[in-house]
Parts: sequence; C-alpha cells; structure tokens
Amino acid sequence: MTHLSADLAQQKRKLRERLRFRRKHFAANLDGMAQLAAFRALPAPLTELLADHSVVGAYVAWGDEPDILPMFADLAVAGALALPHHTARIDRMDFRRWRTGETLTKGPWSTQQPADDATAVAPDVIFCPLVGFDRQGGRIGQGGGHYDRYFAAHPSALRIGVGWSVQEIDATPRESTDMALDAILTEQEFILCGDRL
Ligand SMILES: Nc1nc2c(c(=O)[nH]1)N(C=O)[C@@H](CNc1ccc(C(=O)N[C@@H](CCC(=O)O)C(=O)O)cc1)CN2
Ligand SMILES: Nc1ncnc2c1ncn2[C@@H]1O[C@H](COP(=O)(O)OP(=O)(O)OP(=O)(O)O)[C@@H](O)[C@H]1O
Repeated sequence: MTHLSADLAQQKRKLRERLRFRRKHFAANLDGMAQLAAFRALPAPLTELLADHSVVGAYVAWGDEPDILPMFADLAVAGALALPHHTARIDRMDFRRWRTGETLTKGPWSTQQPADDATAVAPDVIFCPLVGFDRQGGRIGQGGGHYDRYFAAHPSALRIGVGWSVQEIDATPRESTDMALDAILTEQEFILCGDRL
C-alpha cells in the first residue's frame, strides 16, 4: 500500500466511526410514525426504473441501516429480488435469488443472507447500504470492499446507495477502486449522480 492509499484508508476509517455514531443516534431518535413511513414506498422515478429491470439486488438491514425489504415486497413475491450472499468469511460476495417466505440465515459476516443452495443471479440494479455518501456519488461502506469488488466485476449494474440523510458528507475520500453511485435514496430525497440515470 502506498502512503497515499494508507492515508485514504485511515481517513475512511475515522469517517466510518463518526458516521456510524451519527446514524445510530439518528435511528434511535426517529419517532414511531417516521420509523413506519421511512423507505416504505418507492419514489416515482424508481418505480419506472425498476419496471425495466429483471433482477433487483437489495439487502437485509443490519443494525441501524434502513429496512428496504418492505419496499420490494412485490418483487420478492415475483422472484425478481436478489440478496448478497457469502460462502465464507472472504472478500467475495455474490447475489442469490430470494422469495418471500424463504429462509434467511446468518452469514459469515454476521449479516442475514439466503440459504447456500439459493440460485446465484446477477442483478441489473443494486440497492446497497451506506455508512456515508456525498452528492457526487462517493460512498463509504462497511470497509470490507465487498460491494466495490462486486461492482468492479459487474460494472453495467446500476448502483443505488441507501442511507439516512444524516449520513451525507461534503466529499468522501476516493480510492482508485471506489465505484461511484448512480443515485442515492434517503428518507427525504432521491439524488441522481453521474449520467447513467
Ligand atoms: N445489511 C448489509 N448486508 C451486507 C453488507 C452491509 O453493509 N449491510 N455488506 C457490505 O459490504 C456485505 C457484508 N459485508 C460486511 C463486512 C463487514 C462486516 C463486519 O464488520 N462484521 C462484524 C460484525 C460485528 C457485529 O456483529 O457487530 C464481524 O463479522 O466481525 C459485516 C458485513 C454484504 N451484505
Ligand atoms: N475492486 C477491488 N479490487 C481489489 N481490492 C479492492 C477492490 N475494491 C476495494 N478494494 C479494497 O478493499 C478494501 C476496502 O475498501 P473500501 O474501504 O472502499 O470498502 P467499503 O466500500 O467501505 O466497503 P464495502 O464495499 O464492503 O461496503 C480497501 O483496502 C480497498 O483497496
């Protein structure tokens, strides 16, 4: 690792800590009604976008992340939803089809995932959880590089980050391996970044 990338990695670690703290307090202080309403309905531009895509990648909320599965209930019944899956505690991640009612189990990275025998699929649009983001599409994740590696291997899939509005910062430190988001969905806004959407 060069000095520059070591420095960037260190900046990201510090930001991650601050942003997790912010997220935790924001989520803890959301009132009941706001909690019920947040991320329950897709904004109109997203409904149109998803109608054109065959497999949508989502995630099972972990800790204070927004719970987005209710928003995709129809897709999950129709067999058009996929969730991240790890076969071991390694860098590699793929997506497996998941239908309403099928089991979810605790994976090697502590997150809930489809069973090991679920079918691997490649979503053409991916909703990914954020620890932090900026309006230019910069993202800070869990720090495992799982999504970055997946995005690098599947560059044509649209990348939509999901987070609470308080997770926004002016500019995220960018490493050469960071893949920019095409859009960001918060409880307040749908933000377009770049020119793919
Ligand atoms: N909901 C959700 N699913 C996701 C991710 C995510 O950020 N959120 N991922 C994003 O890349 C991938 C999993 N990557 C992860 C990378 C590191 C850790 C992690 O540090 N886990 C600690 C658990 C600590 C605890 O239990 O509090 C560990 O396993 O030691 C978790 C997930 C795929 N699925
Ligand atoms: N395409 C890639 N190939 C090899 N290494 C990568 C790739 N993408 C990211 N990495 C490495 O993975 C590590 C974690 O990356 P980063 O800090 O960007 O994670 P993150 O985006 O926060 O995590 P995640 O993608 O899991 O949400 C870094 O050391 C980074 O250099």
